[in-house]
Amino acid sequence: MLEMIDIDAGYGQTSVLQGVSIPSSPKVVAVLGHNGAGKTTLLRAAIGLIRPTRGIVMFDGDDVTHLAPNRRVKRGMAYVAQGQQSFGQLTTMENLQLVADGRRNGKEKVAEMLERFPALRQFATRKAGLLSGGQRQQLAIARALITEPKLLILDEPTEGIQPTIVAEIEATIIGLAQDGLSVLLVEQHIGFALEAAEKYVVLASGRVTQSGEGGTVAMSAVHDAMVI
Ligand SMILES: Nc1ncnc2c1ncn2[C@@H]1O[C@H](COP(=O)(O)OP(=O)(O)OP(=O)(O)O)[C@@H](O)[C@H]1O
Repeated sequence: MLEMIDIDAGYGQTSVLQGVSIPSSPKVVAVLGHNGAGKTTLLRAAIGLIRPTRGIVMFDGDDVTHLAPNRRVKRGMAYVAQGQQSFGQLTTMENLQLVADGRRNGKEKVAEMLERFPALRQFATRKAGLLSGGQRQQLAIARALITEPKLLILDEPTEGIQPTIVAEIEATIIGLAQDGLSVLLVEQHIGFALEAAEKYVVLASGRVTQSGEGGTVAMSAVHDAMVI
């Protein structure tokens, strides 16, 4: 699946990531770290929105380091940015159809998403801007899934979502991984991230300070690694 090897990346003259490697996993890889550690920058390098100045991005056995984001999406990567992005003036259904239009099995995929996410079915005709944070996050994930990705890249999917809904989003992510989707997950809820992840990486100030197998590590050790 996705593997990132020795990545340096940043913005103009500002260097953010230094020598960051992310291991490959057919299941969930979690990236943990405090605000500003470089997690979003890493995801943007994974999908191709920023070009690393050093290192290699491998996907499905191919070097995709120099591929544009749309070419990576065609190969099976999907990216859900922070902030539950969708078109607020369009309804839930229209947001889904916009992605599905022109796809061979678009109609089936929309129906599948309404099946998988009951809240989206319930609010199919509601404007996306009027959905709750949790519902908007589900819509953003559903839109990504319509493209039938092999890898879903999620940036803080539970951020700003009320605690009762966080569990739903978490269950969705674990369910997707169980169905065979690979997930690269940036997450603030360390407990959940470690439970869901087969592998995890801790970033601090743009460097990897710890990595290992999820589920086997003490949360306190991860907390310690988040501070340099
Ligand atoms: N467009 C940009 N131009 C310049 N610097 C940026 C830009 N975006 C982010 N940075 C800087 O890069 C560093 C890492 O930011 P990044 O968003 O990757 O961190 P993060 O771990 O995702 O944090 P958060 O949890 O707050 O989103 C920060 O110092 C940030 O100020």
